[in-house]
Amino acid sequence: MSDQTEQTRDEAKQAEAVSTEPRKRGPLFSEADRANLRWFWSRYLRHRAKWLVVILLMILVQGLVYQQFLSMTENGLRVIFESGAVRDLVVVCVVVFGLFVLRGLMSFLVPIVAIRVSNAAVHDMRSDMIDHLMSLDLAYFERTRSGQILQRLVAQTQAIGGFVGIQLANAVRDLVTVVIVSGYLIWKNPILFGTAVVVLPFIIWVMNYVSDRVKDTQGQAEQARGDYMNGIEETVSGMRTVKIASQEEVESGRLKAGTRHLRDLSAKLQRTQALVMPSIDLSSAFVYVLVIGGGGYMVLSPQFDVDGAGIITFLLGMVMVFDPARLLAQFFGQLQSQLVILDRIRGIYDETPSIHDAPGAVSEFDTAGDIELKNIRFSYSPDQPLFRGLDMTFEGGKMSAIVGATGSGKTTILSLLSRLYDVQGGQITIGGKPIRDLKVRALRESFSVVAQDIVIFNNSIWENIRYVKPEASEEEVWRAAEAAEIADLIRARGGAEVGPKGAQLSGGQKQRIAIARAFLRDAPILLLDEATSALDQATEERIKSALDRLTKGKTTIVVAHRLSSVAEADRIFVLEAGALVEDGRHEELLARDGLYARLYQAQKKGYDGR
Ligand SMILES: Nc1ncnc2c1ncn2[C@@H]1O[C@H](COP(=O)(O)OP(=O)(O)OP(=O)(O)O)[C@@H](O)[C@H]1O
Repeated sequence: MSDQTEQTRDEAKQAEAVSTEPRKRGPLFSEADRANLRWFWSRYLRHRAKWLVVILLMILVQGLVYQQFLSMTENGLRVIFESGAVRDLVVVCVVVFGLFVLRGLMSFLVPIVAIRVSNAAVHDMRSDMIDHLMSLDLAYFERTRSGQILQRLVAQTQAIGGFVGIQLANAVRDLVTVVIVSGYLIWKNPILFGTAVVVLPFIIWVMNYVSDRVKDTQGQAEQARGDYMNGIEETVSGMRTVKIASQEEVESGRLKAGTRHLRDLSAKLQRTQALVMPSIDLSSAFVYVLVIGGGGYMVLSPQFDVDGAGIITFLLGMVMVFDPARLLAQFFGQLQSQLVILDRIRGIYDETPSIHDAPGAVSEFDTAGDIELKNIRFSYSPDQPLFRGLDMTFEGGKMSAIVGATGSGKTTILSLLSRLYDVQGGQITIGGKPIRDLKVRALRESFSVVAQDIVIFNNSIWENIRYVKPEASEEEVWRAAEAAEIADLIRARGGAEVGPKGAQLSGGQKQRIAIARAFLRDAPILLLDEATSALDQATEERIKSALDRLTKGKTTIVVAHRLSSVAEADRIFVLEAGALVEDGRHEELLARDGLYARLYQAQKKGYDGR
């Protein structure tokens, strides 16, 4: 394997490790948190700034209402204490009521606009993630559990959306209230306000403590939720095996252990976040006592120009500061959780595709030319090399076959041809053109593939066939279905869905759908990996004659265990543990009396029952 590729793979592995583990932890806002927030802002919020300004203005109005309320209350109290003019008192009451109606209106409008903005951000975030996922290499999906992907696309984006919508708007409102009311109180009585600030270090200490704990627990909870979702997915899709092996209890025990773990982590998170409120309450109690004591002293002492109305209003102001301050502190605890989630979401972008169009890649190439593998080196994992310098030529327009024991690398060769993986050394060319210099889409469009692991979607058989060529006419689909001997089943089932992963179909029916897809696609190169292994002999015979017509004149590569089915191939390649041990026509290989001949004799014995 080339150093460069090895490095790329290692980097990819690291990226995966990074994206499933908590990346970096730090109290309050670490550098990573700030980077994530900047990323989120620039990608999903900045272009919605005008709506954010609207929200901010409405929130400012809410804050100003409180400040005006305080000012009016102080005036009202003075009217009562001093002038005693009832008309002035009525005016104060009417204005105060009006102010709160205005605040109420803003409280109605802010969430509506905020939710609109956040829903749009969630939608954009999901769309981006879907696009990014689609661009990633197959290898990523083979090593990443689907639960983790689901978790990011569904739950985590939703959590972030909800948070930036309503909770963030509320937090800004609370912050604005705290700032405006505090400003007013500082202006009114800076000495008294200054004494209240003594509680700040205590609050900051609590926040730090909580931040650290919450991030830690939230990281574990996200991991546990991903594991749990993955467990459900595995159990549900593997229910046939679960039932046959009578493992229902084991599986339910495993899933229940998952939910217990989630419950415990959630309780731990709540416990930590719950520390915030009482510490703010304690601080506020301390401040209230200070204000009552200090303020009372100021009223009594002639050296201060402070009256009873001023102190009562100040105390009311402090209540109005602490109330949103409590909510802000609670928000802060939740924010720490969201920072962890944001980090996970962003982690998906650490993954980058390694298989993509090279600069200057072209779409045109001789699809009928020879397919050459020159000195191919490849391994799925660095410690287990599969191909250590493989040379092969599949002649254009002819039928070649690859045979060999299970695990010898037959399917991998087909995957390398269509660049599901890239070779780590050597070169593959089609018609003399290196496949790395071709547009990936153009390359893949030149193949019709009947793979070993057939993927059937929960749709009708008809739609499953049409999947490989959505623009195909009705007649074309029927023709392909007839050739693959699946048309009768389509007629019998109509448009009925075939169950998740085609669960309502037999293995042979699935295989016939895959063959019908190959007929419909009718690409110039055919890759048939155990294409007829699940069919009974009579059906296989019938399909075979149709397949012969399909493959005529096309470059065809067949992988098969049943050697009798490849006897007619123009050339047969025999693989053993990733190495080409012999090749030639059926008769030549038999005459050579090597591995092929031994395999053939063994199979013949088996069939003859001797
Ligand atoms: N996606 C993968 N990730 C890691 N290892 C893999 C992957 N696919 C295959 N392998 C390994 O690579 C080797 C070759 O597998 P491959 O599927 O090419 O064999 P094969 O000759 O087609 O086998 P079979 O006849 O059983 O289909 C095997 O040892 C297998 O375990």
